[in-house]
Amino acid sequence: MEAKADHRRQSSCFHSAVLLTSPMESSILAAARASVPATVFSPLSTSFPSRTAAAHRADGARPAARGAVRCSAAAQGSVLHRLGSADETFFNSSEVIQWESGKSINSIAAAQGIRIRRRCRPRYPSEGVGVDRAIPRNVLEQIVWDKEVDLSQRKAKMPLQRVVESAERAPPPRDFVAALDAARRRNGGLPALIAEVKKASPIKGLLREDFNPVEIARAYEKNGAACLSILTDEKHFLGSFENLETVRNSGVKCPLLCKDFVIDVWQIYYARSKGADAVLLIAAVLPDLDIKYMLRVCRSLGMMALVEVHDERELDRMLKIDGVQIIGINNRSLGTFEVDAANTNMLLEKHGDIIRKKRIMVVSESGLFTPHDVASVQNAGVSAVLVGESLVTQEDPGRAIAGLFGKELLH
Ligand SMILES: O=P(O)(O)OC[C@@H](O)[C@@H](O)c1c[nH]c2ccccc12
Repeated sequence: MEAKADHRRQSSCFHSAVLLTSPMESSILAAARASVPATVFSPLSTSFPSRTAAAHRADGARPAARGAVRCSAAAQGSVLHRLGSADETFFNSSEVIQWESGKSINSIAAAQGIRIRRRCRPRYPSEGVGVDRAIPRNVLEQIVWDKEVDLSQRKAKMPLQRVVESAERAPPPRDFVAALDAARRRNGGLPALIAEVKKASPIKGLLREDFNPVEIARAYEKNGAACLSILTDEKHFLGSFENLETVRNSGVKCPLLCKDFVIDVWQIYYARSKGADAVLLIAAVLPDLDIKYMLRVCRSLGMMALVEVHDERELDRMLKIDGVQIIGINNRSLGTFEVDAANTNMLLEKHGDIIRKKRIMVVSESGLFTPHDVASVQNAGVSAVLVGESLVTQEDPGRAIAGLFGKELLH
């Protein structure tokens, strides 16, 4: 048993992240593995002193977790180590300890009120019974399950090490927040626009027949968008990383948000390598530990994270996490796809004070169609709006911006 476990630990650390069972585990291990110079990260160096209490505790615990902590301890001088000086605290946090104690990601997530599950694994029979294990409960869960499959295929083709190197070679990121601030100042305090390049959605289907991402992006920029959001999910939104890359190489200057369902740091490095300046992290999908770790990865790459919430519980969770700078309040539930444009106002009425105190920027996302919609979220205190459908479905998506705001935006 111990030998088998030891083998698994070594395999996961040195050869492949495929054996890892939880995305948290995989994120941490993978980043450690990707970031450690080969010389440091040789099998001979497994006897690093266990620096953290978590490592000591893990000595008698789940072997994969012990491997993870040792890998991370071994990552001194690596990207992982450069993620921040607080990694002692990070690896000692209660979530890491909980994770090390062998719980599945689904039970950890459920304890945080997250209803979206990862694919249930045979190793964790407690995750569900019968069809409930095999069938996604809603659209978002289906998307996440499909994403797991898609990601494992992408990773098999391009291991994390290569993606990290490619991200490091990418031109420097653009300042997402500065672009939003500047646009707001230019336009007398109107919320800045993050305009979405969106071809389709799971419920509405195709939004635009003649879809040319570069043309749309240029039209958005010319008509005053501060930043652009590029959907990269292929299966459900007909987006692609090629779209992101071609927009980035088209001369468009706006910072770009990679709009996808991130479940693994691989995607963040990949997005950076294709020219993204920011990524979306969805609180309904990611446990707190993933959010914290991914925020560090973003910071290490000079990227911004737009952390998306839909309800009060998610907002509460995200307000407790240090380093969250922009919160997106989605007016659409990704579970039912129902839109309630008053959602932003409702959450800001309850939590506006703490958000202002923490100087967090708020973006109202989805379902905004008219100047009245924009004025309403502006009054609630948002700094920006994220809009796709109401622009992309119009014949001239650029001109549609003036219609949405009730006036032309300065570029
Ligand atoms: O097209 P709309 O209703 O203007 O919405 C844009 C954007 O908010 C929406 O596409 C979105 C919000 N969060 C997401 C997460 C994944 C995919 C898409 C989204």
